[in-house]
Amino acid sequence: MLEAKNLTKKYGNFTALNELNLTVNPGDIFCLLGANGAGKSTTINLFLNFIAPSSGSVFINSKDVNKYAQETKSMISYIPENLMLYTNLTGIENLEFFCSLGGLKYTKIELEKLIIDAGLQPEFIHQRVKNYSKGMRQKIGIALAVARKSSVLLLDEPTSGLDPKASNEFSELLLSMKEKGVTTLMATHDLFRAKNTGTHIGIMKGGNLIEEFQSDNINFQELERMYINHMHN
Ligand SMILES: Nc1ncnc2c1ncn2[C@@H]1O[C@H](COP(=O)(O)OP(=O)(O)OP(=O)(O)O)[C@@H](O)[C@H]1O
Repeated sequence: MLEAKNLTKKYGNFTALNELNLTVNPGDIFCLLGANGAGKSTTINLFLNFIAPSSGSVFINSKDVNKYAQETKSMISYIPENLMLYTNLTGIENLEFFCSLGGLKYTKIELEKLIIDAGLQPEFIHQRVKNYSKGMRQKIGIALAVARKSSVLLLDEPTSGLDPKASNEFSELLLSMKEKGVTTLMATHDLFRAKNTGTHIGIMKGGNLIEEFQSDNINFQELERMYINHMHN
């Protein structure tokens, strides 16, 4: 579970995030929408403890990330827009390396299964990551999240630049994580994915969460209209 309580981030006099109150429950996929500069990445970075709040608090599975930095970090997997992998290592070598950093030991067969379950075509498992498309790299990220048994997934525009098929495959992976009870918070510009994959949608503007609703309670046209109205007013 993710919780933000009166969470504010200021840079000098500028408020990047203003008094955010947000709860994302296990099995929820909460999609944050908003124009460039709305505060989406700031929110994700505060949950990741990459930056410190100016005021308010952030909880991961009821633990304050500032007080329990290591413990909360171990519960999270983070997939940014461009996942950093070692391009001269193969997909499976990357997975093995990042697992070992976290003290996790898997056999080659288990690692292969994790990657195949994440949807990578088997012939790429032993190819160097420099030959991977962006969508393939994101699949290694999901395989790592599953390997780490992360209960929380933080995603910052993970599907930007992916073709529709790769985006669709990524959405399927998020839905399978949801079935496992993973808590997901995703910043995205993709209204279509937010509506179809997200269980909840929030619209941010100028550092404020100005709308929050369940995606089942709105159709795509209404969402698009609401989003455009907010962006123009
Ligand atoms: N280190 C910083 N110093 C000063 N201002 C910052 C800093 N980091 C972010 N900001 C500002 O905070 C605001 C929110 O930025 P943020 O990256 O959260 O937006 P975003 O909604 O993720 O946008 P995008 O869709 O472009 O990724 C922006 O106006 C940005 O310029």
